[in-house]
Amino acid sequence: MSKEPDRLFAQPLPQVPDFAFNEDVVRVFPDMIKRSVPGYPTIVENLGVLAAQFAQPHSVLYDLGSSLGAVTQALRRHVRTDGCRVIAVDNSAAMVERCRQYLNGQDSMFQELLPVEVVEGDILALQFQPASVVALNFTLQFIAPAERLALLGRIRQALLPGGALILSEKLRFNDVEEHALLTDLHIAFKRANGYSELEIAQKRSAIENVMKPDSLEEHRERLLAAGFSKVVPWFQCLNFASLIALP
Ligand SMILES: Nc1ncnc2c1ncn2[C@@H]1O[C@H](C[S@+](CC[C@H]([NH3+])C(=O)[O-])CC(=O)[O-])[C@@H](O)[C@H]1O
Ligand SMILES: O=C(O)C(=O)Cc1ccccc1
Repeated sequence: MSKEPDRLFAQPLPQVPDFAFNEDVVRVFPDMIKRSVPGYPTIVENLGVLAAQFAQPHSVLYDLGSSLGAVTQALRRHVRTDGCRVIAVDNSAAMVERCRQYLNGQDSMFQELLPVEVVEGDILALQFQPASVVALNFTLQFIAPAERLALLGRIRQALLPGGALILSEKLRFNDVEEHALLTDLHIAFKRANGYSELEIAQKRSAIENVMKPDSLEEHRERLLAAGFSKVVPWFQCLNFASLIALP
């Protein structure tokens, strides 16, 4: 993994461009996501543990919005179910290229890993194969709000009995005080991880037009509307959470 530190927003920018998953972000992404998302390493590793409980023989495990393949690697470390294969999908060419390199590295270090295919494409245009595990790890928040329900409906239709969707997201909160408190604590988390006030402010304006978090209640209602039968939060750290949705 690249160890390059994230300094993308360290210098004052005359105008902060909208955040994009380009080559600059790819170079610093492992550092950026670990220092920005409280609980990220715990979520990724345990996503593998959870997936092993839901994986069905001879089915597909999807990693949607795979970035550098951290979830795919966790799936391959934990899932031992017969005949499973992983399909990782991302629409950033820069992410996909580096993801393939990292997965080749994992292949050369371990034997008997699940086969994996990395697809460069839009998850909104994907023809889903029957799947037992679908991971949306901090990806739905980057999908246009109007497209979210239909995407979840297509995922629900592809899910096999016994399978699960695992959905991790940044949350917003309907209660104004709760929202303010957890936002402040998230900023304190970033500060404690070495980000300056300028970096925090510029990153915030870079993501505000492209990343639209929902509340836990909105997630739950939309998942039920998409046909899921049960929604179980399994992790929350500050304003970041992960849910299990059962078909
Ligand atoms: N329509 C789309 N189709 C495909 N990919 C998309 C789309 N929109 C955004 N992406 C991709 O979704 C990823 C979101 S990052 C996921 C982290 C990863 N899951 C991780 O566990 O490390 C989240 C974050 O950076 O906060 C990026 O790689 C985008 O290119
Ligand atoms: O940095 C933030 O404030 C976030 O909400 C998380 C994040 C992490 C990586 C890319 C974009 C957003």
